[in-house]
Amino acid sequence: MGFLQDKRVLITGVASNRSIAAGIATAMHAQGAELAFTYQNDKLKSRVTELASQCGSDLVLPLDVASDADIESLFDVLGRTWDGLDVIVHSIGFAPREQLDGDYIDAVTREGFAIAHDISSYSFAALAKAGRDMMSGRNGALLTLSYLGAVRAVPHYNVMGLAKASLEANVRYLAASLGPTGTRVNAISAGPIRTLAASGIADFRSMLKQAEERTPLRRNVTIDEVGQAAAFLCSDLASGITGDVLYVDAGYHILGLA
Ligand SMILES: NC(=O)c1ccc[n+]([C@@H]2O[C@H](COP(=O)([O-])OP(=O)(O)OC[C@H]3O[C@@H](n4cnc5c(N)ncnc54)[C@H](O)[C@@H]3O)[C@@H](O)[C@H]2O)c1
Ligand SMILES: Cc1c(CN(C)C(=O)CCc2cnc3c(c2)CCC(=O)N3)oc2ccccc12
Repeated sequence: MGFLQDKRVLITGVASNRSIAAGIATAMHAQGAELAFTYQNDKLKSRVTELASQCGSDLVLPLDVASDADIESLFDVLGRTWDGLDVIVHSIGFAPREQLDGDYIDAVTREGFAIAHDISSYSFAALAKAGRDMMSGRNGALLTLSYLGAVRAVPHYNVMGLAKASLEANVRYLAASLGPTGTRVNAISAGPIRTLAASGIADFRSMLKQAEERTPLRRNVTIDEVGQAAAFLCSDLASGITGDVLYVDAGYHILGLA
């Protein structure tokens, strides 16, 4: 008997077996959760289907959060398969690539700002809205992934930091709005991890190395450590926690002196 036994979980954001969402799915499956997965596009479908089968699931559905039609049809199909939903994991973040290079003021544009906030923050509220009826009264949980760049000016993270600040405010407002129906809403702020979203980021390797040398634990975190914390936050073990941002970053965020 796991501490997520028979909980029904929707996992978004798997793009590879190195995705943070893959670590979360694995950890939740190990605690007895029943999982459904979404994939952003056909290119990713086979990888997500592969991970889903490793997690005992054949519920793999398309979802591009830029499309309200996709969000609506996702929950139509899910509602025909499951009579209720306990957890939604939002592990989605995107800004146009050119936003994440160079100096913030040079990189930021109206369009880049809008896309980053739409895909990285609004989409969390959109999934909460669409899933609200299936989740109502089940003491469920919503979880999203943030980064220190939401509250510190991290070089080159640029407008993604503003979108993560919006996402963390989204966590608080959704927690206040959904709390009366028994649904909790939290975020994990993860330390840097080498995933697809991280690849192609200029000098990401040196950032990982610098973190490794400075964090209190003198190492970086893994998708499995984020997964374990996510499984806890979405379980009844965390029944008293909502509207919160839990740092899973080997302690990096507590340090001063840049
Ligand atoms: N890797 C890190 O260092 C790190 C640290 C802290 C937080 N995060 C956050 O963790 C989350 C997951 O990222 P990751 O590091 O696992 O990388 P990843 O590339 O494995 O996952 C990002 C996911 O976002 C999905 N996505 C992007 N645009 C989408 C859209 N329009 N519709 C649906 N899905 C879309 C991609 O398909 C992919 O599955 C993101 O929110 C990211 O900001 C990452
Ligand atoms: C850490 C860290 C990350 C990882 N992280 C926390 C992230 O949230 C990455 C988010 C991300 C959002 N949009 C895009 C990409 C990544 C790359 C591909 C693309 O086209 N768009 O990204 C950084 C960028 C600059 C500085 C640090 C970091």
